Amino acid sequence: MRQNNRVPPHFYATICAILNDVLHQHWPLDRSYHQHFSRQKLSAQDQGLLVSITGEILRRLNYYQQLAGLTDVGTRQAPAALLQAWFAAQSWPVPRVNNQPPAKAADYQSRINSLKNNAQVKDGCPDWLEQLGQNQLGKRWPQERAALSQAPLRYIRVNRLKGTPEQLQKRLQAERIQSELLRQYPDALVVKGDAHLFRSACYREGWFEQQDLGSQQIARFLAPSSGMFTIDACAGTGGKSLHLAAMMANKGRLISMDIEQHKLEQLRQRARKAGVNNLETRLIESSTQIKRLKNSADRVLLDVPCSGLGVLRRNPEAKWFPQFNDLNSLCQTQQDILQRYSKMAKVGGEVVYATCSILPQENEQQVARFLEQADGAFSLMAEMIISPAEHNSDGFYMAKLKREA
Ligand SMILES: C[S@@+](CC[C@H](N)C(=O)[O-])C[C@H]1O[C@@H](n2cnc3c(N)ncnc32)[C@H](O)[C@@H]1O
Repeated sequence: MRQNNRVPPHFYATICAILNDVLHQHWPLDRSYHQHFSRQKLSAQDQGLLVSITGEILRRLNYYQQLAGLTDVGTRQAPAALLQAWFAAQSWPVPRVNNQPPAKAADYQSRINSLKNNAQVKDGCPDWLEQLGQNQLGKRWPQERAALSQAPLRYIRVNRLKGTPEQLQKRLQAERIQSELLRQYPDALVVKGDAHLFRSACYREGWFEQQDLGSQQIARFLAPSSGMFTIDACAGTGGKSLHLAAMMANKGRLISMDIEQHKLEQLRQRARKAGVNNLETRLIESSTQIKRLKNSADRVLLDVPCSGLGVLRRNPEAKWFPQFNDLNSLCQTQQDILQRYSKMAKVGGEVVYATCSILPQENEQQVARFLEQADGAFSLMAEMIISPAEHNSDGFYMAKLKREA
């Protein structure tokens, strides 16, 4: 048996508190990290260790729940029991946590043995998702399910308004942050180790954003040139808008729209830090705003609200507390946005429909339905599926459509 020499006992309380935030308060995991990490002065390695243990437990919650012999993860004792099950799964001695004694070593072992061949549980997949994945992806599902249970890599996107990827890499190195350039992804770097990225001067000065590889493909797929009129119609806090502005080299006009004001406020702050000055935000309060922009844009991005099932590595809590109630009504919203907002493109203009989902129902089936109803007014130029299993990234879908009439 290996020794548990990596997890100091004074971390147990923080791990349990993070699990408690997510399982009992239903907080997003990121919010909990932010809350705990901004209160404590932790080294990058310690923070990395806390992220890796809590992320792992939440990505495979049903596995650790069964190892712990828990019928309910909603109880006060559950976080400690889940952490103990995690120790058992490492084949490490299982400590008392929060004064709670562990189960018998033989009990853990027999549960580990009985789950050995249960791929669904070992991949941390709840029944509803297993059914949905099988129905929608068929034979492709087991490999996607396994890929979605992996820890996410730390990808960042260089802000080309500030410098090149090579310059960013050098600046990061000067702050003792190691990274690698990814030749086939021109704006991306992968960060090595647990370095405190967000405390770096580069980050404060807007040299990069944390953004998954797959997500970085979306603005590139829309490919606006400088001087164009571009609309990011579901801009949220601006992940893609900032990338679009950099691709446009701050020249031309970029309108970032959303139905939520607080997101647009965050977007404005991020844009200021990134040195973006060709962007204006617009809150969508009624369909009039969309109608006023009819036939006007060279490029329109529709990064629509979706199930988020492509980004479960990053947001594992969504497996246990899905962000959507009814997939059919979500698809209806997506189709409505696609049909109404695509008219903001002028004839000859291009529209990208994108989701962070791996479900055909939200992706290629939506585009096929749209094209059928468009009756020749739009044509499909290209489609791209970014599969977690094939690309070792989050999962995304994008379709590029041309306005023909
Ligand atoms: C997938 S998120 C966008 C993420 C964002 N593009 C980014 O890169 O950070 C979808 C966004 O659509 C917005 N939304 C939902 N319904 C909408 C609607 N009818 N019109 C415009 N935006 C909408 C949501 O508020 C959310 O911010």
